[in-house]
Amino acid sequence: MESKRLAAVEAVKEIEDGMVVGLGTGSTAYYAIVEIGRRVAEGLRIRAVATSVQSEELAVSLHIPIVPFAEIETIDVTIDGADEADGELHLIKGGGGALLREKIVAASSKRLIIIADASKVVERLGKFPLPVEIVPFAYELTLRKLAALGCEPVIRQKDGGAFRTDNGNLIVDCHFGAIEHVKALGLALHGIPGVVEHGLFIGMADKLFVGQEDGAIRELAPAR
Ligand SMILES: O=C(CO)[C@H](O)[C@H](O)COP(=O)(O)O
Repeated sequence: MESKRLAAVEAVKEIEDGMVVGLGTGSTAYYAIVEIGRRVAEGLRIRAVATSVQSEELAVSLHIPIVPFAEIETIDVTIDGADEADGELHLIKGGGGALLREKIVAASSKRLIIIADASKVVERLGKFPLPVEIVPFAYELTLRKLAALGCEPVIRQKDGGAFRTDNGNLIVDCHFGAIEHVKALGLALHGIPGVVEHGLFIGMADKLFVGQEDGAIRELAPAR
């Protein structure tokens, strides 16, 4: 979609020679990786790490140099998509099932730039079911604990079976409706054994580029 591509191209302008770049996952991040590939072909010199097997494969096909995590100290900037972003740039991520790797990479990034179309900007998070990555062991018990937090948990399916993440885990899509206290919910989710990570990215994003239908780009920053 054009508005996703516009936001992606704008974000990639922030990448400079010598940077270590985190590559996000999803249909919006796809455009960012393609644009990075275009700039690398033009001579941009960067090293990159990817948040999913899919994004890594795309990057390799575009000759973007992917380096092992052991070879980097820190990540200068990560460009990634989101499923929802509120006014403080708290996010829901994980619609593509890559939230764990995305959060690990975002947490080691000096800057996290989010790219999205206008449909992702919301007043309050939670209309999009919150993805939670859980281990398969005793998942029935973990589901009960998730439901006790006030959601309807649904195990994500794909091709007639349970969806598996790049880490071999399950994704539970938790239908909360409007989430009133994002920080408290994040803490409660981390308190459940069996939960590996959740898709609330609280206070992590530094900038949001929103591609508008009319071709304009809105830039939002959190009020911190
Ligand atoms: O968090 C993600 C993947 O885990 C994606 O960034 C999120 O789902 C947005 O995807 P898209 O750009 O395809 O709408």
